[in-house]
Amino acid sequence: ALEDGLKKADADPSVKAVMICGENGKFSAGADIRGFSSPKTLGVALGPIVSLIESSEKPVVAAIEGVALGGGLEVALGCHYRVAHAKARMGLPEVTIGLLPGAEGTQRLPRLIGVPAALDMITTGKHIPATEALKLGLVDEIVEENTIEAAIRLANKVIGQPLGPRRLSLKPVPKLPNMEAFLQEAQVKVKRQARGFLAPELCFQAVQAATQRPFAEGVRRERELFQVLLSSGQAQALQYAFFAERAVHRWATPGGINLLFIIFDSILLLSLGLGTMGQGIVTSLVKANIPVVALEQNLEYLNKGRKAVMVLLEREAKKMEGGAQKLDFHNPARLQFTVDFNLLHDVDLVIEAVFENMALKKEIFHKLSNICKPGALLCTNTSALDIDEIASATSRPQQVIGTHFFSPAHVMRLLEIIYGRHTSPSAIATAMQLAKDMKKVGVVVGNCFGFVGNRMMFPYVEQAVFLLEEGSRPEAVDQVLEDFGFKIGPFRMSDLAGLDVGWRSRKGQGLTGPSLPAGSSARQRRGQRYSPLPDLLCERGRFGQKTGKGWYQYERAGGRTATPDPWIHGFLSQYRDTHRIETRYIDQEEILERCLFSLINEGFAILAEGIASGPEHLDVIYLNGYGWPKHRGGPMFYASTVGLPRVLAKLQKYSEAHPDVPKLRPSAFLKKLVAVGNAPLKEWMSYLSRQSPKL
Ligand SMILES: CC/C=C\C/C=C/C(=O)SCCNC(=O)CCNC(=O)[C@H](O)C(C)(C)COP(=O)(O)OP(=O)(O)OC[C@H]1O[C@@H](n2cnc3c(N)ncnc32)[C@H](O)[C@@H]1OP(=O)(O)O
Repeated sequence: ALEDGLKKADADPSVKAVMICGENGKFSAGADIRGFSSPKTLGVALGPIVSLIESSEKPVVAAIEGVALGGGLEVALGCHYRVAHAKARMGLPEVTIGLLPGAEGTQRLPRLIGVPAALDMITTGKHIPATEALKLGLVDEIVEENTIEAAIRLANKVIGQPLGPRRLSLKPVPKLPNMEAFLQEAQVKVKRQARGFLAPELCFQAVQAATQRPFAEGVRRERELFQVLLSSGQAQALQYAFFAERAVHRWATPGGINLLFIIFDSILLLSLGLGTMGQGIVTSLVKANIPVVALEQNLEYLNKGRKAVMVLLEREAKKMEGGAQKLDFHNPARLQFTVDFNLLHDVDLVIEAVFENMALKKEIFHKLSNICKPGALLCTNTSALDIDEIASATSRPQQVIGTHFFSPAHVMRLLEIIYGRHTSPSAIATAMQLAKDMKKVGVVVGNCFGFVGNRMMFPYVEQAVFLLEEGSRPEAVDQVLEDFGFKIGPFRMSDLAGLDVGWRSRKGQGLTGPSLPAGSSARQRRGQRYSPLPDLLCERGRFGQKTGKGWYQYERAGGRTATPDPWIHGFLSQYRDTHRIETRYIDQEEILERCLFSLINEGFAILAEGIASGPEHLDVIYLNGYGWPKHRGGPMFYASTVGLPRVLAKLQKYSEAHPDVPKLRPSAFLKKLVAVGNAPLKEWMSYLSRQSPKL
């Protein structure tokens, strides 16, 4: 239609200029992402249409409202002038779906705004506000009111002016005094951050081509690189992730009825507990412009918490400088700190964020139930505790819900929303709306120990530790998983989070510590294999980064640079001698498969139990909360690319070798999916007799 319209306008002598706009206040979100996997639309090339716009003999002005993203922005780059609404956003986010701007954008953008800014936009995919676009020279004008009228005004003004200087393909790429050195440094940075993710590196190469070749040759290179990405498999994984994230917003009650989210403009929100999690939660709420009251049990803790929150908010405010939104946190109507429980009377929603202790949480919920107004929603920030048990301490279990934030809570996007046996649909809807307002990805899951994320993490970490018992080293295991694409492997992660966290939980479960029955075997618990290694480290005060020693050694307590520790190597070999374990060489394949396939196996068990309503939910949780590499699409998507028969065969093999490890025993659901012929991921749930029984 665009091509036809342009040809018509060019042929009509009464047309003096052309204005291109979008419908309903939005310029364009770019190509239909589903089209990249559809053979019907694959042949459609946008680049020649952008060239056609640029070569028009009549001035073409883009009127950008809402968003101009991907192919949408590339269309605007073909126009001779660009007028944007002040609230518009622009970007080339193709890299985030595993591609590069394939409609000549990698060649035009550097010619317009220079290589450093173009490279930044293209390799990160970030959206920039109109104000920044104006500063960069990406748009010619921004307006507060009618963008289309402003664009028509500009079009009328430029009729008859020469178009040559406005055609980006004819412009040289602005020179830098040190282009070679700049590009070399930029490439190293892109590679370091990409960790196996192809698109940023190929985006870089396309921009580099713009600096080295004439426009037409640069375009040819862009097309070649685009094709490589399109067939890489990584693009499919990222596009799956794009739609999976949107799919988890749609959830249903047992009757299958979708609910509208309750919209609240202004709620008073109370965060209880100002430890690390509480501080991050308060910061997120303030960023979301939600009035918040932060409560602590005494003045000492309150003042400590207030100081930490203020530091975080100052930092966030700095990041937001120059943007449209300002952080309003010095206003007591927006943020208050108190030790006065009476303020609980008026709050609409409470997020309790005290440490993980069932007795303490129950005591607090009993108090909340007595003090809070009848409609108030009571949320508990927990990573594993039973929501039903916490709700049982209240007289309103329908209004009790789990909100599992991830640390640091003002940074991490994931929010696991856990409903209990009595949680009402409107409580779920409100929690989902809260996640959206906080710009987080809310995923509704059922109530079980560890919920979804941590429950799948337990077997992964368990395997990592078993591998140490059998002969591996922390740095070897971490390396394999970091090469796979995780930001940090399980041992670096455990040192970062603090080994004492798991130790406390295991003591609570009676797996170690004083409540462990006398005479328990060192490496067996309740008839299953158990590794006491993490407990032994904790007993020696090795809690990870905070104590300067854990699975690695650090430059000092609180240091962040992990170095392999000869003490750990000696300790491990002594441990193997004590327990008569023969040290063996463990290859990368076994490390990867045992860690990942045990995690995936738990995912199938979770689906079969109805704890999550689809594999997309598990994948979104892992992509947004556990550092799973985005270009691998999440654990369940990854399993589908490996092939379920292979996952099953490997689990069977490892399970036979380790019969005392139940988490390696293939789940019945995985076996079923293989038996029915390796069903594609989107059909998995149809093979369960009871679909999403709990949602
Ligand atoms: C042949 C041409 C060759 C190459 C050149 C072109 C390449 C490209 O253009 S690639 C696409 C680049 N564009 C994007 O990556 C934009 C992706 N979309 C977004 O970032 C956001 O959706 C948004 C900022 C545009 C809007 O955000 P928000 O208001 O929060 O709404 P949702 O994200 O929930 O989206 C609403 C609805 O629209 C669907 N959708 C959005 N963008 C696309 C798209 N580009 N293709 C297909 N569908 C899209 C989204 O899935 C939601 O629908 P569902 O809820 O049904 O999933």
